[in-house]
Amino acid sequence: MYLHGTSKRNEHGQLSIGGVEAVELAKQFGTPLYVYDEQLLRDNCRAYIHAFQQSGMKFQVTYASKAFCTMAMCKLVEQEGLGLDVVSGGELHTAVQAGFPVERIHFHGNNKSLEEISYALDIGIGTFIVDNFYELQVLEHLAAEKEKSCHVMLRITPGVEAHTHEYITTGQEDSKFGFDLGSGAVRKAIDLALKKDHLQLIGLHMHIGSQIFETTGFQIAIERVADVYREVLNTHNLELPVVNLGGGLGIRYTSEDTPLKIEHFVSTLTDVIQQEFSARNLHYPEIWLEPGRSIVATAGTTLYTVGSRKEIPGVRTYLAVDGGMSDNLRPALYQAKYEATIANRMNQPHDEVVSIAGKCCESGDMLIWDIPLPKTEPGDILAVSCTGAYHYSMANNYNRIARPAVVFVKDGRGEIVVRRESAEDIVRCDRIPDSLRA
Ligand SMILES: Cc1ncc(COP(=O)(O)O)c(C=O)c1O
Ligand SMILES: N[C@@H](CCCC[NH3+])C(=O)O
Repeated sequence: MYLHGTSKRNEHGQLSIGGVEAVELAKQFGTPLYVYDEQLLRDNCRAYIHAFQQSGMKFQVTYASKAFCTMAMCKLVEQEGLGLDVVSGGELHTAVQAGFPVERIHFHGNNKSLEEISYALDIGIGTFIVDNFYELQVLEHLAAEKEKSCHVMLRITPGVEAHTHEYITTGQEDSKFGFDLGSGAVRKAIDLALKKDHLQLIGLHMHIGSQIFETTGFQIAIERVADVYREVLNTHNLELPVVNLGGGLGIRYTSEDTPLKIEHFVSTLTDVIQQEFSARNLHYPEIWLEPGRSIVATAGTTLYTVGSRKEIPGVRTYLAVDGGMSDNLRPALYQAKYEATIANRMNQPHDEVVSIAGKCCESGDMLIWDIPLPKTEPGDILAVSCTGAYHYSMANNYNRIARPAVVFVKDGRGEIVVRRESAEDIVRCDRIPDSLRA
């Protein structure tokens, strides 16, 4: 298993993260357990900030909280000086509860409810990323009613398909998100937005996909966006001050993945912006970026306890762990691949090929197929790396399995940031109706 950040194999052949042995974390907090390397979270935030500072361009890095949204993460992001992107009232509430400065929060979503929009206006949220004509109308109406004004960006689909899994591409025109460029919806939305008294249009937003390994898609999308900025200047005598390029930078889950370094990714984007905007005699806009996965994915490791084993001679050996698709949906959703190790046997030869099964009642509940591991026994601790993005945030209670705890580790110490759900939590919202009590 490739070791990211502070993860290492120590002198006892044990996996340690943030200076704490994984088996100790498992003992102290139980399994399954989401472990986050706090230093690596911070280093990833800093890499983005540093890369932009090097470019000399105006920028805002906004962490896409959908990747991993907890109060602790919001706090850390605030401390590192990033903004925060939220897509629901729940993420917004988490940020507000963590004391995140509202003016640095950007509100996304293709179907924000009236209550969500109202709440966001009341607290004075930084920017609304408006997704469709209905939202444009509702937002203007509610802002007028409240006698407030707000910054808006329009989310556009620039017609660029990122090279990634088809279910997580969002930049192509046949998408539920945003105003599409090809049909003229973008121009129409800009004209409309500029007529709204309570909305201040500051720019366009795009997001062409996730887990992207190259910048060609961004290059093409930026060219198209720059054309629109030029048109807006021609027709409205207005230079939109900001461009939001979304998130999408990929990470290394396994040796098959070839991610770009954050520094390289940012410097390529800033170069392309400079080139395309100056070619059209436009001032450089402020660049906003919304990384999610590339900030949190490699900082997360999930620890499981190994339980039952099923050997099918000549076919395969299944090794079952105490979690599964309830804490990691990505293999079932995207056929995502992972690396893993036995945290308490790292020095032993990895000479047995096994497949890691979850405990959910679903044949597709497989975490990893055919991975070489040391010979295991029940009670061993399996560590799966790169589980920091879209794992906790997509965790669920299938089979009424309680969601795992989340700990941050740093300098030899682990601390709970989300406690493990209890059996009580599982039935918390249940009620036996009066009609069944008779
Ligand atoms: C609008 C938007 N911004 C940012 C992100 C974060 O993307 P990633 O986690 O790939 O950086 C997403 C998710 O794909 C998104 O939909
Ligand atoms: N949830 C996806 C990414 C979705 C990106 C959100 N727009 C994943 O795990 O890879």
